[in-house]
Amino acid sequence: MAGLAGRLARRWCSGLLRSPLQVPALGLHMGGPAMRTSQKDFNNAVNQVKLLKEDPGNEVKLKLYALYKQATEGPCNVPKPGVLDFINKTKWDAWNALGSLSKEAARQNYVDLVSRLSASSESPSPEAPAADRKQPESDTLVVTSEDGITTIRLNRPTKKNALTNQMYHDIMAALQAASKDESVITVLTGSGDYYCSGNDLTNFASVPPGGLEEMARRGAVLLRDFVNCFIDFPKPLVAVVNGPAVGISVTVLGLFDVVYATDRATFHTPFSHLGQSPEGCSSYTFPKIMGSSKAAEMLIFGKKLTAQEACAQGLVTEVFPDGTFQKEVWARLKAYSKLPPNTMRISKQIIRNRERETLHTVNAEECRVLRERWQSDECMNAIASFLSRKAKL
Ligand SMILES: CCCC/C=C/CC(=O)SCCNC(=O)CCNC(=O)[C@H](O)C(C)(C)COP(=O)(O)OP(=O)(O)OC[C@H]1O[C@@H](n2cnc3c(N)ncnc32)[C@H](O)[C@@H]1OP(=O)(O)O
Repeated sequence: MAGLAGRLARRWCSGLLRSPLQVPALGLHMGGPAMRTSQKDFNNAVNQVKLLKEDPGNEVKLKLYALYKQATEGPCNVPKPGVLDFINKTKWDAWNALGSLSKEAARQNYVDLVSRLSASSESPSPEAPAADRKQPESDTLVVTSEDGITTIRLNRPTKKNALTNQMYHDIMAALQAASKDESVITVLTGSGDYYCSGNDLTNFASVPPGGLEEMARRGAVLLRDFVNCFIDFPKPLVAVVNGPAVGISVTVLGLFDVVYATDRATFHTPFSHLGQSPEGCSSYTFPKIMGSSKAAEMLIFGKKLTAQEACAQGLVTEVFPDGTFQKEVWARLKAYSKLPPNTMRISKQIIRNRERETLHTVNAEECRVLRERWQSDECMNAIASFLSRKAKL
């Protein structure tokens, strides 16, 4: 029965990309995805599906179908097909699983999904020569590969490894390369006494010709793409937190598989102090990891956690004495890197895949909210205070 259902579903899915759901061609939206999806963006995405070079597989096609129905008709409003009507039941289940998701959110998710599919079908294949892959363009990020471990090291110690716009791009490129290289485990760490002091606040200092609104729009697109790389990273991802961590470097930890910290590390998300709101999917991962009230204390009130506290809350896997931190952690990672790579990838997939779409939705929503926050007086005043040296955390 399952085999028959699978075959029928496969046959149905193979026709889906050419189904009458699609609208006539419109111009292709290939720039950074807009944060508020217009009908035109949605129509473009529907059209873009037909141009995909690779078959995205049945699971994805079903997702596209469900999001399309939700975006155009709203929550599933038709009776459940009978158990023997395999094809329609599969479609119905996928649509119904979206519950009360709004039409706008479904449209946004559809556009996001298509944009990711388009990007991955255009990204260089693993066999592409290394020169074709984007390498870090400055020495603020150092990427090395040894003993089956690719290490991405933030290397701006005099600025506490604050993340410049270029560094976001370099980290994304490094993650993309690491996802395809020979290594088994990928590590993110920092140079010097800090792990990372979060977003470089001077990123906000140069306002582009389009003004604050354009700056916020660009920031939101960059942030969304950056966080998506962590959500989609296919291999075991480990944070080696060598010192204090602030802002975005803390929030994305919820997307890592393992987090090792020195006992000198602290974990600080001072969003309210900065007139900003949570990102890195922390509005979803933190309550899940530590419970809603502990998450609220961090994300709303900006409570700074010690490494031991972060470990007790489940954000950190294990804390090591600073004196032996590097030695112990790297010895551990080298041993783990000898484990069978495919098995580890598959285990990660089974742990993470169920939540991937949810995380993309959360990420898009957080970026939409932040885009507005970045244009608020509260945020502008906080950043002006830091830049004029009046404020420090
Ligand atoms: C597009 C994507 C956007 C994603 C958004 C993410 C949100 C966040 O990440 S919010 C968090 C933002 N980070 C901060 O607010 C931290 C600000 N920095 C500080 O409060 C302090 O510098 C510190 C507590 C991290 C360290 O204090 P300490 O006294 O030990 O050292 P300093 O003398 O202050 O720092 C040395 C040097 O580094 C500069 N610096 C440190 N952090 C940042 C930063 N985040 N942005 C820009 N510059 C930073 C600091 O100004 C000093 O520079 P000078 O030597 O030139 O004075």
